[in-house]
Order: sequence, then structure tokens, then C-alpha cells
Amino acid sequence: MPTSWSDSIEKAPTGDGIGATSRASRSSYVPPHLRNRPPTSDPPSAPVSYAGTTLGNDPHGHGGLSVGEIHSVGPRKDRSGAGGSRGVGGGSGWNNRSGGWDRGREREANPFQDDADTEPPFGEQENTGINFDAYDDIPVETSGKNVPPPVNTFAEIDLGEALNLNIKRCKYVKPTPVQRYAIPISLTGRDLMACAQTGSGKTAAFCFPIISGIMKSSQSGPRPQRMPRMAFPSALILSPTRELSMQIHEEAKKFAYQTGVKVVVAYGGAPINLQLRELERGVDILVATPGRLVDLLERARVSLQMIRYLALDEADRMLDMGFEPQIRRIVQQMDMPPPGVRQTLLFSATFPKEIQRLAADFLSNYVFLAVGRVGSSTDLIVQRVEYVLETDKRSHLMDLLHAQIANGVQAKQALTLVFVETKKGADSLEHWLCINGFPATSIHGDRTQQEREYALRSFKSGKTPILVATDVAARGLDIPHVAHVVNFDLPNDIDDYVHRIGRTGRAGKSGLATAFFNENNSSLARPLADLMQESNQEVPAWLSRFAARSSFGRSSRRGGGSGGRFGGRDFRKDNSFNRGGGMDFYGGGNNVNSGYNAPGGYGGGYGPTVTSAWD
Ligand SMILES: Nc1ncnc2c1ncn2[C@@H]1O[C@H](COP(=O)(O)OP(=O)(O)OP(=O)(O)O)[C@@H](O)[C@H]1O
Repeated sequence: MPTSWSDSIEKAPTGDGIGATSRASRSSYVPPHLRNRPPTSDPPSAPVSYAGTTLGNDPHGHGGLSVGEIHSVGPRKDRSGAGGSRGVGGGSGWNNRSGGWDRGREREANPFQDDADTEPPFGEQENTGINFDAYDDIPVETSGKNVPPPVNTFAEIDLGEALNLNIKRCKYVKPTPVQRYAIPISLTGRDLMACAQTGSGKTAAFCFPIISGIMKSSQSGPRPQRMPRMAFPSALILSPTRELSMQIHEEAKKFAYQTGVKVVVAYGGAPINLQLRELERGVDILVATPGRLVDLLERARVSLQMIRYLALDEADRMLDMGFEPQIRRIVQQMDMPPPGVRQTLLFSATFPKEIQRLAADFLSNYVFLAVGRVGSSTDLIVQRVEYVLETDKRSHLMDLLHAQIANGVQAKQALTLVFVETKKGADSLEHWLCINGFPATSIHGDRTQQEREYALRSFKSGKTPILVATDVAARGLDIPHVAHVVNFDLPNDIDDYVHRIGRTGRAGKSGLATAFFNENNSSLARPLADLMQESNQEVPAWLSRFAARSSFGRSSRRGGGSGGRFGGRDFRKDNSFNRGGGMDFYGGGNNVNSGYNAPGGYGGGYGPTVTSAWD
């Protein structure tokens, strides 16, 4: 019954929390540890030397810093020291307690657009309304050796004053569960594989420790002088789509405002020359899509030899069949320091075991963290599945949209995101919606980058409150006011479904997801029914019948032998994945909180994601 969906949508929020940013240009790179010094008569481009450290130029080595040197100067030296120390305002060793990279030079653009450097009102921000109670009883599991304990407040974490101020500016009153665990773990220098539900604050969970670590280090890198045009970032954050990279960049710039840490983004489809110029001005944190990064590496315009932090957002996607070769090339075949020297942070809402196994190649002595069950959706999203024949999908969608209007939901307060399988399908549905009087736009890999960005802006602003999208918009995008996600075409993989519906119900807010199901989706019946049950949703009887029938065919990779229950599981605990040979592959403790007692884990194999619509 398509007339009441908006009843289940909580009153819509009022702002996006992401400030628009204008970019200041800079004339030269200044490493963070020198950025807060009062202006001197030194020319801005004067060569900078590390305190007692020589940098080399070996493109295949580690920049002349021995492993031990890097190890001792990076965050890992803090394993039992400052990184683990707690207290408001931080302990000793901060190099950027006041001011940013622009000190004495050009002014750093204010991403909060408040122009006062004191604590601003942030009227546009809306994070105060977040319902954290929704996360209070969430089950959390950590495993690995000597897992650092979680914190309850940001004040307990030694992040540094400038970053703490930005956290306040963002109106983040307390850390979300994934942040409570992931930030202290990362601050001690440990590698981390973290799995937490969509919209639960993973971006900040990996950005805060990276920014804080770079602020704290006096070793952040000036480029070796023999390579004046090459950029030497200290941190690399990879994500699968251009729009997600742009979003992470915007977020990271807010968090890094006036910390002295410079964040640059590089992604395909945009003019490379602009990105090259930006890189030449200096970079501490490079946010990138893999394709564009490979291009920059091949042009010898970026070196990874100074990387101390590697973060993969949507890590399971980054390591699946589509991206894995590129990621291996970047991480293993260029000049990036190996695991154990760099710190590696992997984040996603879904982490199939096969991918966990692959990911272990990139990690060293890591902590596994699962907040909620791996791959589960949040209970904040009301999920509906309706049986709709292919030929009836358009009229059914129109019924849903008419119902929305009939319920008086303002367009700006209730954006609708419609997922389809193919790029052609997206174009044609967008066209059909428009000629039928529904303001719609679309985003997919055949549109130019300009068109994609325009479409996203138009959707976010409510100008076109319906966005038809392929999976290019399925992961990571944090768009306020998405009240309804419609799976016009269901994906083939349940994890893709989890990410798609996760575009609503974010940061403690509720949302609605409607899926059109028919015989073509039989293989998804069982995992979908399991997932819905897991998230306390009503499973239609007809879907359960489909699920029972389809169990004889392709098996659910969730249910396995555990009676349909699935959970956040570190694959190292599964004997079949244990590599044996006396290696203490798992070798760690296991902590379960909040009654996290579901047995099992993934039972089935990991099928490669269908990527027809992916960019
Ligand atoms: N501690 C916090 N307090 C309030 N809001 C927060 C906090 N941390 C993050 N947020 C907000 O929550 C929203 C979701 O965060 P984010 O995009 O990082 O989620 P995510 O877990 O990465 O989601 P996805 O799995 O879809 O990528 C953002 O709007 C962010 O600003």
C-alpha cells in the first residue's frame, strides 16, 4: 500500500552540516611543525629541514628514512606513550596548538563560513538533534591483541586543541560508538579493520586520528629538494567514487581547519592540472580515487614514500574484484612504506569474509572492530519490500511519489533517491519522471563530472528532489534530508542493498527504504529476508516463501550454518581461514559488549559485485 510511507519519516532535519568551501591559493608548502611560528623574514619557499632527519630520494625505498626512523617518529612511537595518554587539551608534543598552515601567509579558507575564529553559533549546523540513544545498546565487538579501551567523550581523547575546537564547531557533542572505539585504537598506532553501520560517523573516526597524528608529529614531510614538483603526502585516504572523495575532502578540511594540516583531493573527470597545482602547494592528507592517483603516480607527481597513514573508506569495495588490482598497485607496488611501518585503517559498513582475508595482506597486528553486526542495516531505517512486476514499476513509483505529495511532505525536507541497475535505465527513468511532472535528475558513470556534480547539488538543494542513480551513489554519500530510498531495481548483492538504503536514516535519524521485488530478484530473497529480520523489520510472507525456495539455489552468504543469524565476525576466528603453520594469525583477545552474542558469521562465499552501473 503505497500511500502512507511518509508517516514513518521523522520530521526532517534542517541543515546539512557541511559548509561550502572556497579554496585559498598558496604559494608554497610549509610543513605543519613550522606553520604556527610567527612570521619570519625567511622566504616562504625556503628549504625546510627536519629536526635531525635526512630525507633521501630513493623512489623505491622509503625516502631515506629507515624503517626504524619512521617508526620512531610516527604515531607508533606513541603506542605506550602520548597516543595513549588521555586528558583535555592533550599532553605534550603538540606542534600546532594555534593557527593553521596559512599563518603568516595566505589566509586559510574558513570551511565553516563563520569568519569569527571564536566558537560560532553555527546556525546552519544540525548535529545537536542527533538521537544518540539510537546507538546506545548497539553491540560492539573488538578482537586482536591488547585492544585499547574505548572512551565516552571527546574530552578523554588527546586530539589537540585545534581539532577539538573544530569538533565543537561541527557540533559533535559526543563520539558515536564507532568513534568511541576506533579513535583510541588508532591513536595508539594500531592498524584497524572497522565495520560500522551506514551513517554512524566513520569518516570522523578515521580522519581525527590522522589529523591529530600529523599535528602531533614534527616529522611531516617537506618534499626532497631534488623533486620540487613532487608531492609527498603523509596520509592517503582512498575511496571508490569521485563524489565520495570530494565529500571526505570537505569533511577533512573542516576537521583540519587551523590545525596546520593541509588536505588535497584528486579524482577523475576533473582537470588534472588544477589538482597538480594544488598538490604543488603542499599536501599532508591526500584524498583520492584510485584511478586518478595511479595517473599522478605514473606522472611522478606524487610519491607515497612518506605515507604514515593509509585509510581505505568503503574498504570492502576497494578490495573487491573491480578495484583490487589498482589498490595492490598503489599500496604494494609503488613506494609506500609496508604494513607495520605505515598505519592502515580500513572502514566499511560491510566486510565479507573473503574480503577480510584479502585485506589482511595490507595490515599488521590489527584490531578488528564491529559496531553492530557486520553488514547489517540500521534499525533506524524502515524497510519495505513490495512485489512489483517489471512492467508495473514506473506506475508503482508514481503512486509512491503522489502519496508523498498527498501527505504534504515538503520537497526540500524529503528527498527521494531512486536506485536503478543501469546507466541507460537511469536516463530513461529520469526523462519519464520529468515528463510526468516530477522534478528529477540523475547521476551515473556516463554523465560528465560536471553533470554529476550539478545533479548532486540540485538534489541536495531540493531543486530536483528526486535523484535517479546507479550504484555510483550507493556508498558513503551523506546527503541530509534523504527521507526515502527506492530500490526500483534491486541489486544482486545484499551488501549493495545495505549501502544503498544507508543513504537514509543517518546519524540517528530515521528513514524509509522501499524495494520493488519480483522473480528477477529471487537470488536476493533469502539474504534480504535475513537482513530484514535481523533489523527487526516486518518480512512479508511472500518474501519468506521466495527465500525458502531460493535457499536451494544460491546460498545466502550471511546465514551459513548459524540458523540465519549473522554477525560481526573477525574472519581470523574462523578456522577455515586460519593459515596455520604456527602463525598466531588471530592471536588476540576478544571483547564483546552489550550482549553481543550472535553465533556464526558469514557462511557462504563472496560473490563478486556486479559492477555494470559502477563508474
Ligand atoms: N560525533 C558526532 N556527532 C554528531 N554527528 C556526527 C558525529 N560523527 C559524525 N556525525 C555526522 O553523522 C553523519 C554521518 O557520518 P558519516 O558520513 O561519517 O557516516 P559513515 O559511517 O561514514 O556512513 P557510510 O557507511 O554511509 O559511509 C555526518 O553528517 C556526520 O557529520
